[in-house]
Amino acid sequence: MRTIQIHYPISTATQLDSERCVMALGFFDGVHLGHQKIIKTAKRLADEKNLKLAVMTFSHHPSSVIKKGKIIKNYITPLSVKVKVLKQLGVDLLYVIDFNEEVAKIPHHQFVNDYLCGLNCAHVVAGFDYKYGFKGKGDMEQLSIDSAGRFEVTTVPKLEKDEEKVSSTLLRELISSGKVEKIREYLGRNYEVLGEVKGRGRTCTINFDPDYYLPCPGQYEVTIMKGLFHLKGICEVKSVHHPGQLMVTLFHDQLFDDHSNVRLQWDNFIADFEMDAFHAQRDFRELEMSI
Ligand SMILES: Cc1cc2nc3c(=O)[nH]c(=O)nc-3n(C[C@H](O)[C@H](O)[C@H](O)COP(=O)(O)O)c2cc1C
Ligand SMILES: Nc1ncnc2c1ncn2[C@@H]1O[C@H](COP(=O)(O)OP(=O)(O)OP(=O)(O)O)[C@@H](O)[C@H]1O
Repeated sequence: MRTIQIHYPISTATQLDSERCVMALGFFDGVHLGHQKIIKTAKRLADEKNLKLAVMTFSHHPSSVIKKGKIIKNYITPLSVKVKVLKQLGVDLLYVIDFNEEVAKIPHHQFVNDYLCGLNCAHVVAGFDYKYGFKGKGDMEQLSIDSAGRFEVTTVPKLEKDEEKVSSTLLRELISSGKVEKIREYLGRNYEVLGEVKGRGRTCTINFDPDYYLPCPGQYEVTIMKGLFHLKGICEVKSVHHPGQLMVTLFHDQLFDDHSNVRLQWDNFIADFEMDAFHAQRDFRELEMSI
C-alpha cells in the first residue's frame, strides 16, 4: 500500500502521479464494521473494474479544526494503526489530507474537482451520511451532482446494531464508560493498543502512541499478546497518568525482551477505584483468586 500525504494546496505533481481508482471517503477512526462495509464495497468495485482501491482520510479529525461540537484529539486507531488496518483490508493507495483551516474552506465542488477528479477517481464510495466541502455542505446527493458524470457514486446504507448506527462516536462512548468487552460487537475485533513492552517478571510497562483513546480510569483485565504468547493481567488506568505509558501486573512472569512490540487487549472493566462502578463480566472474587 502506498501512503500519499497531501498538503494544501494539492500539487499538480500529486495529481499527475495518481492512478485510476475506486476511492472510499471518510475519517475511519477505528475502521469499525460500518467503515469496513464502505471499504469492502469499494474493493469489490475496484476488483470488478481492475482499478486500484484508494482511501482518502485526514491526518487528524476535522473537529480539531472546525471546532464544531466535541473536539476529537484521541483516536481508537491513531494514523499509524489505521494504516496497518487499511493495508490488511487490501487498500492500494491511502491519501492522507493534512486537514487545516484552508482545507476546511474548500467549497464542495472544488473538493470534487481537485481531490476526486484531480486524483483520477473513476468511482467514489461513501456512507449515507458522508459530508464534504466548506460547512459540510456537500452530501451524497450533492456528490452525484458535483461529479458531473466524471465518476460514478455508490452510497452505502447505514449499518446498524440494536437500531443504532455503528459509529466511531458510539465506540468512544463505550470505551470512555469502560464497556471494553462490548467493543468487539462493533469493531469486529477486541479493542487493543499497539505498543512496546519494558520490564520482566510480574510487572511491566507498555509504551504506546499517546494519541490513543484510552478507557475511563479504573482497573481492567487485559491480555498482553506477542505472536502466540498471550499473558493475562490487570492494568490500572489512572485519571492522571504518563501519556503513552501504562503499567500492567501479570498473573504469570513475562519474559519478553525489552522494547518488544506487543498488543495490549482490553478484556474487561473490573472496577473503578471507589468500586462503585463495578460491572466485571466475571465475578471479581474469581478473578482475585487467579492473581
Ligand atoms: C475539503 C473538506 C472541507 C470541509 N469543511 C467543513 C466545514 O467547513 N465545516 C464542517 O462542518 N464540515 C466540513 N467538512 C466535513 C467534515 O469532514 C466532517 O465530515 C463534518 O464536519 C462532520 O461530519 P459528521 O460529524 O457528520 O461525521 C469538510 C470536509 C472536507 C472533505
Ligand atoms: N454505520 C455506518 N454505516 C454506513 N456507513 C458508515 C457508517 N459509519 C460510518 N460510515 C461511513 O464511513 C465513512 C467514514 O465516516 P466517519 O469517519 O465519519 O465514521 P463515523 O463512524 O460516522 O464517525 P463519527 O461517529 O465520528 O461521526 C463515511 O463515508 C461514512 O458515511
